[in-house]
Amino acid sequence: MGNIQEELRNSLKLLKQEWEEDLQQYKKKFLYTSISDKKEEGVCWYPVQLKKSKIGFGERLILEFERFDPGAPHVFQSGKSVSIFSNQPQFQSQRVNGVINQVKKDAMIVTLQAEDIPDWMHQGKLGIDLLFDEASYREMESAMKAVIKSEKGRLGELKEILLGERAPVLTVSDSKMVNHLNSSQNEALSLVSGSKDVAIIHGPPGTGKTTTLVFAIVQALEECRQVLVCAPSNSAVDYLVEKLLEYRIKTLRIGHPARVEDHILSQTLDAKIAMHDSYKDLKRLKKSADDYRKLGQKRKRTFGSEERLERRRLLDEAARCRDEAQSLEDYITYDIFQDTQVFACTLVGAANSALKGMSFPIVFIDEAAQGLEAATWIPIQKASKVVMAGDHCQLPPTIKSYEAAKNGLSETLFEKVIKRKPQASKMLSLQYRMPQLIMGFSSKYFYHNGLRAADITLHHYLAPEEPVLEYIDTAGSGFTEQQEEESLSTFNLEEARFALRYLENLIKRIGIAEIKTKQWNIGLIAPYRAQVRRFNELIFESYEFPNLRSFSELLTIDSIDGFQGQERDIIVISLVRSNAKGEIGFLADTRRMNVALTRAKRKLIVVGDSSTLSIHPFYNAFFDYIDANSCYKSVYEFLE
Ligand SMILES: Nc1ncnc2c1ncn2[C@@H]1O[C@H](COP(=O)(O)OP(=O)(O)OP(=O)(O)O)[C@@H](O)[C@H]1O
Repeated sequence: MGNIQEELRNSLKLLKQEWEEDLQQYKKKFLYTSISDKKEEGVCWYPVQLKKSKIGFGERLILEFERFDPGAPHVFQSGKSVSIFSNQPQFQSQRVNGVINQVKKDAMIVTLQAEDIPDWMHQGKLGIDLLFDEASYREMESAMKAVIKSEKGRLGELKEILLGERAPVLTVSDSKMVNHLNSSQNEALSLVSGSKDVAIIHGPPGTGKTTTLVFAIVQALEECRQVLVCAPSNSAVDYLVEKLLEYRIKTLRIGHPARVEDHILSQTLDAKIAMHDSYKDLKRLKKSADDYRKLGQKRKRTFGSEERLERRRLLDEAARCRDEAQSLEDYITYDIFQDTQVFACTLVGAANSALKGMSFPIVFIDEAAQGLEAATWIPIQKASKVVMAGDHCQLPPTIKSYEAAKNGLSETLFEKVIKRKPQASKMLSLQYRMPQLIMGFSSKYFYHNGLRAADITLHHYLAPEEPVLEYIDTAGSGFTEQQEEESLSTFNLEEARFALRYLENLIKRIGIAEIKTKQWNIGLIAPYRAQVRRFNELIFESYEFPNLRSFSELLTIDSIDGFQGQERDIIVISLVRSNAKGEIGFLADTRRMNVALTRAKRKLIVVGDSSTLSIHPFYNAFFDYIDANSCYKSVYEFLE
């Protein structure tokens, strides 16, 4: 026990080191307080103009701001917190915070943390600052402290079971065999239902960890009324929610709507409140409260005792309506919670006030190998039993402090439990996503050739004559990388253009109608955010690729991290780096590349400069694999 305490205290120390590093990196950009310096650092948009406003679910104000220097690089991203300010001398201390829904080249859509648009927003000279998100660190710190402090109670027991000498209780389960699952997946299901404390499902990409986890959730709900389901990233949570909805599980997505994908928005608390039978009454009460307040605050020329009494009466009435509205909202929320089987949120989102005081018989965590230990303890505090799924050869947690990572912060709770309690884990190794050729390199490089492709993947192609794997070498083409000055993120505009042209031709070759009928979806992956921005601009903000624009419903453009856990029928990866010095930056993070290379179901196209990349043994091994399987093409074959 002593050792676990020491280990946890050390983890907390490393977390604080990471927090400090992250804050320092942020402060470096904000050392300069003038607007023009902040603009140079890419952490401020100024001037911007309020272009549109609308009311979203939950009566939230959603505003669109337009900027006038659309080319200027920046580091704003959807999901980040921002502060909108006025630079008019008379309004200079005025600020309102919000969360970014979407960033376009010349516009930003923000959900405001205010009920009305303040008057000063109509007076011009507006700007938007990026904020540092300290809340996540605070929640992680508080979870670590709670775990360290816990002696008795379930958290204390789980601490000893997950990290210490205490053995997990495993019983023989009589869980039902699921026909859709293979024998290993069914064994994993039995492990989950037979374990009293902890169970882990792990294995390479596409082996059905998420699929099995979803079945485990469905089975658990036969006995438990409600469970908590988490993942480290918002995109992974949304993906789980999507899968659970296929089984008609009543799911409530906890989290800020600006961070939830559009097609999952209807599962958020805001949306469910808006769809509730009593919502009309709630809206009416809120409007009455507002009307009475406005009437009560109206200026009067004469203001005698009668007016004073009348004003009091109106304001009391406003307060009464407000209280009634609050009680009704509490009732609606209670009703929605009662009708929920799965609460779904990110690891940090498990600290959301909506879940305060709640505990769950089982907490399920997908992509657990991507979560910092401190973040993983946040939902476990609410758990009686914990089930994790993931793969330690895919994305690790993002860590900014090299020192903290080196001293152990990068080791996740998931990895620790697999090592310390192997009896509580089950490995899957038959994958259903990729044809043998796409799978082969990952299997060889990361899993000692231990990955097998299910027979079903023999039919995973776009057309019999269409190769499933292609590497297109841009060496010698003159497509050179560039760096955004502010974000320091790298992009390669010509490579982006080439990749899109290739994709457009592929779509024409296969047939637009064919792809739309079969609903084959497409993923465009770039390791760098700046390249993701270039893809978006080329498709949605220029007229160069009209065919791709018409595919927007089937097309996802994101960084590798955004694709963790997901799959697409067609994947195009643009590797971006192309320089004479052979610098490949974080492309050297092979676990990240393992994720990128294992997302495609029917066709994978990798575009990159072999002369730059071959500096690294990983890419050399990849090129050997490409050569051995005749998947190599040079960009010259495509250029006129
Ligand atoms: N037993 C099965 N039979 C047929 N298809 C399956 C089976 N198990 C999983 N699949 C399919 O395999 C694909 C990959 O499954 P899933 O996403 O669950 O894998 P994963 O291990 O979670 O992948 P990743 O490591 O990338 O997160 C999905 O299309 C899923 O429907």
